[in-house]
Amino acid sequence: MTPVLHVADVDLVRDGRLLLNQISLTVRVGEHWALLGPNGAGKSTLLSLLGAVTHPTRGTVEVLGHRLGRVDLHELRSHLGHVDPRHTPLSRRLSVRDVVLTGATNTLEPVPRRTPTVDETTRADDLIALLGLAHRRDAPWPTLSQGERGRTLIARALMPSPRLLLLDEPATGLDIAGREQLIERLDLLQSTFPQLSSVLVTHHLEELPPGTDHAMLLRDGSRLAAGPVEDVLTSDQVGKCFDHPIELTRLNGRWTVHAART
Ligand SMILES: Nc1ncnc2c1ncn2[C@@H]1O[C@H](COP(=O)(O)OP(=O)(O)OP(=O)(O)O)[C@@H](O)[C@H]1O
Repeated sequence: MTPVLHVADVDLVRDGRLLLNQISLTVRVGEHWALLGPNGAGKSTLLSLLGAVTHPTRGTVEVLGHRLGRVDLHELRSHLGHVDPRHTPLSRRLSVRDVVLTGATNTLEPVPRRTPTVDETTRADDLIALLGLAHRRDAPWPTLSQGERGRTLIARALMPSPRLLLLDEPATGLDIAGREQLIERLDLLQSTFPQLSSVLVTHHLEELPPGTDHAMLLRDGSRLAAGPVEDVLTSDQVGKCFDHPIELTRLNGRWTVHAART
């Protein structure tokens, strides 16, 4: 089966700086990847390649079987769910449901004079319920908590039934309850849509859903390790990635990190 993502020997240069250095990665159907690394490691830059936002300088990137450079990026992006909780340029007082429905048209605002179909409305309501927001369905965007906004944007990203969900630090700024609700819903998504693959960017292993099965460690634009979590998320490798001795433990599927005692 064609991989969902296939990245081979990719370099990315911006303003004369090598931001990604010989990156290779293959994500297969149903896999859930964590992309980890310290500030400035290149995680968001790599995610912008995986999300068909930018082209590589060298090497090849295939997204859903389409090679970047040979395909209309805008069209390709309409088949991806890319969630960046920091970018929500939603100007009007849209409700949760309105925002989720904009995922059907891949627009930031509802398309004027276009009424959503019954199927779209039903799917929006199903996704809103799946993300635990049924009680907030008609709440206006400005009144939502950060966690509710993040989950609304995930529901929005799922409207076109994407095969790939890209999540850029989805738990940033959430309190413990917000983070745990997010993780619970991501877990539910993974079991509800077994064909869905995902890549989640974070600095914090505590934020990884238990269904995370693969990980890539990035540092200074280079790949330190990539593969099944059992092989990659070890105290030694994660410590090297963040340049600090740590102890990593996993309990009930969740990871905890603390500084290694000397
Ligand atoms: N357009 C650009 N031109 C030049 N440098 C850039 C550009 N975009 C990003 N960078 C630099 O590339 C490096 C990697 O940035 P990136 O945002 O991908 O890192 P990150 O791992 O996501 O970091 P963080 O965890 O802080 O979000 C940083 O040093 C950043 O300043």
